[in-house]
Amino acid sequence: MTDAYTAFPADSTRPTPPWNPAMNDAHTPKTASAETAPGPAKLAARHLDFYYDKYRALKGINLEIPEKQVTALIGPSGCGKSTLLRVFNRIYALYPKMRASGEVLLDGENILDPKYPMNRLRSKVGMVFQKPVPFPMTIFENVAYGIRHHEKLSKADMADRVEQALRQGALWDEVKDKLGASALGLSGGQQQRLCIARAVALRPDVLLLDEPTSALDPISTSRIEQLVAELKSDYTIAIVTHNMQQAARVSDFTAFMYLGDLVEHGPTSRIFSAPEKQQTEDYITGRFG
Ligand SMILES: Nc1ncnc2c1ncn2[C@@H]1O[C@H](COP(=O)(O)OP(=O)(O)OP(=O)(O)O)[C@@H](O)[C@H]1O
Repeated sequence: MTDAYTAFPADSTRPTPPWNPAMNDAHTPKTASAETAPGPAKLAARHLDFYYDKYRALKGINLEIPEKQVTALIGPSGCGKSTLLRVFNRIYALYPKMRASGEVLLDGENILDPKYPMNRLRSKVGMVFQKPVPFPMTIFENVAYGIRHHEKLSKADMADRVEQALRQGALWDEVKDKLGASALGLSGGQQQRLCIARAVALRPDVLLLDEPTSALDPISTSRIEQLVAELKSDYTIAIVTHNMQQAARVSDFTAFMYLGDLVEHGPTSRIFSAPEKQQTEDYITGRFG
């Protein structure tokens, strides 16, 4: 089996990319293996176009997001990564003059169809944004709030669900003695883990993470990356990141986008060691973007 990161000999003229994990041996490089063979697609975009008024921000995207794997969306600023993520949970429907055409299939059902119930979509697809935005409420209420919208639970069951979600968000040990304190008093990294706990509390199938660590320090970033690796046994995850090292560390599949097009998509090990398209190679080797 070829190690994805040693596929090129040391004396190769290939430039040393900034994401090369050899520069950071704390992280084990992923290898192309059965582990990264695409499973069934949980989520799939088919001929997906998206418009901000007259501006076409996504151009005929076809992409399969395999179940219980991590897919990273990478590409230079403005290429449409966040737009694609937002289409995956139809957030745009809240805004006038934004429209999508084509299909986004979740378990084979088109979520862009206005008949697909928004409530169902919200409970199946959770989203975490770049900047953690806890509600100005207690830590407990931040997690319980969303659950109450979808389910009627007894006090004891709610307490269990909140604990479970905080454990999944890798935050329980730090907050179990102050569940009644304001969430706004948590550190940035803790707030982001709270937002992840809040998303998983609804037991979604899919988690969408939009640059979840870009506002965090390296220790909190590493904690979140570890958490992503843990969560993928239960959730299908799509993560937007500007950080090549992060994409290489956390994802099984990587999709490279450029100016609204999906240029290339495949196992992360291959995309980072032997991209098929010149544009992908130029981006991951830091020649642009
Ligand atoms: N609300 C909006 N109204 C109009 N155009 C928008 C809006 N949001 C994004 N765009 C445009 O759509 C394109 C894609 O933007 P998007 O935010 O998806 O890119 P991105 O790849 O996530 O960028 P970044 O990495 O900088 O976050 C850009 O040209 C952007 O200017």
